[in-house]
Parts: sequence; C-alpha cells; structure tokens
Amino acid sequence: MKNNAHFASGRALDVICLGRLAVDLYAQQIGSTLEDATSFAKYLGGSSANIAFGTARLGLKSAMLSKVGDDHMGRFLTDTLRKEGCDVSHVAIDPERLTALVMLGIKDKDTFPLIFFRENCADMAIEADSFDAGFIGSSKALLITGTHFSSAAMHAVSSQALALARANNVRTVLDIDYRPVLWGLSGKADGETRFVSSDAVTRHLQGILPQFDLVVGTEEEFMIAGGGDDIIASLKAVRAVSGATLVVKRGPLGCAVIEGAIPGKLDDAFNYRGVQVDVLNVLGAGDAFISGFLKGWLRGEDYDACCRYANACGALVVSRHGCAPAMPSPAELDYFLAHAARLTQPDQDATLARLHRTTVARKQWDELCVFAFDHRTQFFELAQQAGAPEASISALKQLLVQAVAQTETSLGLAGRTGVLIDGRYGVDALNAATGRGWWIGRPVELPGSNPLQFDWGRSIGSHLVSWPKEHVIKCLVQLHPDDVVANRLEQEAQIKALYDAAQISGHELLLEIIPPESLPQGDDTVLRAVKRLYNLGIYPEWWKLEGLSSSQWRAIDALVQERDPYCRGVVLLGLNAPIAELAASFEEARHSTTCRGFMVGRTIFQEPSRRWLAGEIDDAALIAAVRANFEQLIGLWQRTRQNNVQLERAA
Ligand SMILES: Nc1ncnc2c1ncn2[C@@H]1O[C@H](COP(=O)(O)OP(=O)(O)OP(=O)(O)O)[C@@H](O)[C@H]1O
Ligand SMILES: O=C(O)C[C@@H](O)[C@H](O)C(=O)CO
Repeated sequence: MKNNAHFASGRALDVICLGRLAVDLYAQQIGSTLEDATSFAKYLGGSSANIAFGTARLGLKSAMLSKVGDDHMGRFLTDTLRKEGCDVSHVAIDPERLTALVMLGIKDKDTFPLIFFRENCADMAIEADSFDAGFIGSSKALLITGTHFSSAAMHAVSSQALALARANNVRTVLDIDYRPVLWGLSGKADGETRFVSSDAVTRHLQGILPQFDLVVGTEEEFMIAGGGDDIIASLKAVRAVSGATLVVKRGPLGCAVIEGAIPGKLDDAFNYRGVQVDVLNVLGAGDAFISGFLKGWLRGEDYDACCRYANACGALVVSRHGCAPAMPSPAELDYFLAHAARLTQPDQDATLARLHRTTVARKQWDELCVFAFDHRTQFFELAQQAGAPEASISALKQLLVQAVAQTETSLGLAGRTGVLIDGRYGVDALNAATGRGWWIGRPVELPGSNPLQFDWGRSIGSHLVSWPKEHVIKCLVQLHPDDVVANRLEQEAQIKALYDAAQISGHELLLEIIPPESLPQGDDTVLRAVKRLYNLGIYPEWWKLEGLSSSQWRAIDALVQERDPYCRGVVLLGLNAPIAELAASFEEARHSTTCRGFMVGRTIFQEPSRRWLAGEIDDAALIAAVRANFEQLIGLWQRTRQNNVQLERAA
C-alpha cells in the first residue's frame, strides 16, 4: 500500500518527540512480584523518550523535546539519548523539579506491575518558551504521546508545538499511549491497567485528533479515542474528526493501516501480518513498534515496509528485558527480518544477541595508550624486596592514577587514555580512575594460573554484577593450541564461561593470550589460539597480544576481519620489555588495521615503584618518573602511526 505522506525536504531532523522522559527501574527478577523484587536495572524510559531513542538507533535523526531535573537521573537520561545520536538541545533542566521515575516488574507474560513516580515531575513542566518555530520547523515530523495532553499546562504547550508544526509543513504524529493512571482514573500505584473507559478522556482526545496526520494506537487506545462500543464504531468516531492515517496495533497479529473510510471489519483494512514470538515483557513494545513504523514512513517507503519494520521491532522488544535498551539497530532488524520465521525466541539467538551488543551505539576507541598496573604478584614481590608493607601498594597504585591523569592533560590524550588496574590492591585506584572517560580494564585471572582460574573461584558471573559498566573484563590466559588436551579443554571451558558471563553482565571482554614458554612456539601459535577461540563462538571485544612480525599482523588482521568485523581491536602487551624492544614491535604493527595501541606495565612502573617502595624517592618523583616512561612510549607509538599516515599519503 502506497504511503502518500508528504514531507518537507531539507530538514535537519526527521522527528522531534515531545513528552515523557523518565528513568525506568526494571526489576531484574523475572516472575517476581514488585513487592518481592530485590534489584533493579536502570534504563532510559518514558514513552516519547523511548521513541526518540528507538528512532535514533534505527538511523533516523531524532530530537527530544522535554525536561529533566537537575539531578543524576536527568544527566543519565540526557547522556543516554546523546550517545544514541539523538539531538538533546531541547532537553531543558528544571531546577525546581526532579526527573520522573517508573518502577516496573515482570510477574508473568500477562502481568507487568508498574508504578509511576511522576508527581510534579520535570517532564510535565515543559515551558512554552523552550522551543520556537525555528526548532519545530527544522524537522519533518513532530510526535506527541497522548498523555501529554492530560494536564492543562502540558495540553497548552503540546497544542502550541502542534500549531507551529502545522504552520511549518511538519507532519504530526500521535501515539495515543493511553495510561489511565496518568489521567487519574486508576489507583495511584496501578500503572498496569491499560483501559478504563472515560467520556472525559474521549472528549479530550477528540479535541486534539484533528491536529494529527498519523495516529497510532492499540485497539483499546482507539476505543478510548473514539469512545464507541467496539473497535469499528470507535474508528468511525475517530474518522469523523480526523483525516489522519490510522495505524491499529494488533499484537502478534500485526497491524492495520487505514486511510480514508473505515471498513466494516478490521480484517478488511490493509493488514500486515506480524511474526509471533514468545513474550517476556510487553512494556515498551508499542514504542518500538512506532519507532520501526517511522523508520519507513519518514523515508517515504510504502506501508508494507513501514509495517514490516514496526512488527519486527515490536516483536524484538517483547522478547527482551527493558524498553529502550531492547530496541534494535538496523543490522539486527535486517537479520531478524531475514530469519523471522525460525526466530520465535529472538532473545535466545546468539547471532542476534551479538549484533545487539556490537551494532548499537558504542563509545569509539580509535587509539588506546594504556598504562597497565593490574599486576598483583609483581607488586607484592616489589614491596617485599623493598621491605615495604603490603598496604603501601594501594597508595602506590593511587599515585599511578595521578600520573596517568597528568599525562592525559599534558598530552591532550582524552579519549585515548587507558589503565589496567586490579581489584585486589587497586580498589581505591580503580575508584579514582572510574568516571573520567578512560578505558579501564580489570583482571579476573588468578595470577599465574594454568589451567586458568578466576581470582574469586568459578562463579565469575556473580562477581561481575557488582562491577561498574565501564570496566572491561581483562583475562590473561596462557593458551597454546598444542597444549595437552585436558589442559586445553579446561582452559577453553573457563574462557567460554567468562564470555557467557560477560554477555549477561554487559561488560566488554579483553582476552590476553600468552602461549606458555614451556611449549614450542611457531610463527602461527598465537594466530591458531585466536582462531580456536573464534571456532568456539568466543568473540571478545579486545585481544591483547605480544609483539608480532608484520606478516603475523597481516594474518591476524585477516582473521579478525573475517571472523569478527565488530571486534574493537588488538592491543600490544609489554612483558617487561625494554623501550627499544617495544619501539620495534610498534614498528612491526604499523600497517596493522586491527592494532589500536599498547598496554604496557612493568616497562613503565617497575623501576620508579621499586625506588618509591624503598623510600628512595617521594610521591612527586615517582609520578614524574612514571610519566616520563609512559609519555616516551606514547610518543614512540604516535610517531610510528604518524609516519605511517604520512607514508600512506605520499603513496
Ligand atoms: N507475541 C508477540 N509476538 C510478536 N510481536 C508482538 C507480540 N506481542 C506484541 N507484539 C508487538 O508489539 C507491538 C506493541 O504491543 P502492544 O499492543 O502491547 O503495544 P502497547 O500497549 O502500545 O505497548 P507499550 O505501551 O507497553 O509500549 C505489537 O503491535 C506487536 O508488533
Ligand atoms: O511510558 C512510560 O512512561 C513508561 C515507560 O517509562 C516504560 O518505558 C514503558 O512502559 C514504555 O511503554
């Protein structure tokens, strides 16, 4: 069916979403009452915000028009939208009010308890002067969710935005989004009830319907908008006041699109069948649905395509935990559409899960200069040799963080700075490093273990739940493809367990492969170890490898490119090599397309630390010496890469 909507050309934005912008606190226990829930995941939420986020993730240029409090949650929401590529220039900050909160649970596949904490919240205080014709007119479309007409003040502001849209050739979209509790029609804690008939709400919606070009809702939502006794009577009542394109969401059945006259039966309208999947959680599926629909609609694609995207996005989100984070990227959507017939449990499909992890917006790390001081045994030995107490290692590691901070500032290294710090001696150092935008790796291997053991026993997953999300799991493993079979299998099982735990916890993984010296080393030993892990379905974001020759780098580049184009890269390890040796290994890696930088430790910290622990130098001298070593390496790395760029330009 042809999409007849006309959009202004040359607009900077595809869609502006006006409305709720809140934090979702989602119970992590599935099948639990909200009373019994013990932990909550924090996500971006609010229907309009979910759509701004979902459309941005799908590649549209979206903007959010709303308000947050001057609080931690508001900053989290704005950051989350920004990182997804959504324009947040019109997310205002309200010093008087707090950001809204929602608590949600998944009791069973039909019961989703939900409490809105929205009294006098920031997003219900959007101000009329916070936007103008210039902003609204910079978009092809304006979307508003029905609830934003539930208070007199927000009704006025939403109507003003609508008027500016209509005056500036901006298409207008209404997601009816009926939440009886937000119209004061159900008990305060009853956010779950989706339908309460109300003449007052129907009258209200009838008043605004004429302003919209596209209206989307479930059958129940069209019932409240039309006020009839059944869906057809209600659609006719909507049609009496609105010429909009109407899209009726029919759950797993798909959806209907109606232009012009309302048919006698919904089945007689243009229908696009959905794909049925097992439901985990319906919350947010409607927001995903409309995000998918808009991806097609705003690009002038026909209604078959709009509905195909919409149904698929809805299906993917009902199978996952959370609303916004469950939204698919274009790569996931393509994959799901190509395999939908067999994907009745999309959340169980490993390829889809990997695409969801790797193809959504991620912080870019084009180059990494990492100072590694996650060593435990070596620092313990250094302290022993110097006669210093074990407790001094913690203080030493905090000084090393200061050195990195100073280097970052003096070299303008923001976005390229990293550290590797352990949680045994380095907890205070880790805390000091976290939140600065650094790349932070944290080891999980028991030092020296072969077969690999984790520092806290087998249950690695239960340990990761307490880690900040920005920490990258670093695991050193003495892996050799020709190791005795029993040892190799045990190590591989441990790495697989770690990889699986990382998929659940959401942390990135760095695997450091050092083949043990006791076994013969061939030219392709490391390559075969990496290949073997790919064969086992293990795709770490990062590899940390020893210096390779340029031909070995070519082989690694080709392997990574073939097996995991989403891999973030390879970094070079140091192994206490002298600076001249590291410089030579940088040189060998100069043409590598996967090598992103280095992670070096002892070459930088060993000698200054020994002297500091022995009381020979003070804090300032330690920092200065460590900085000198680190900065020398950074200089060498950057010079190699710059020469490379110059040579490539010259060629
Ligand atoms: N079992 C299912 N299988 C496949 N897709 C489904 C299933 N259930 C729902 N969906 C998809 O999710 C979309 C939205 O579902 P729903 O009717 O619950 O919307 P909603 O009430 O607006 O959701 P919300 O307001 O919680 O975001 C449906 O139109 C459909 O695309
Ligand atoms: O839209 C809301 O305010 C509730 C949301 O926070 C939540 O993401 C949801 O249920 C979306 O449908």
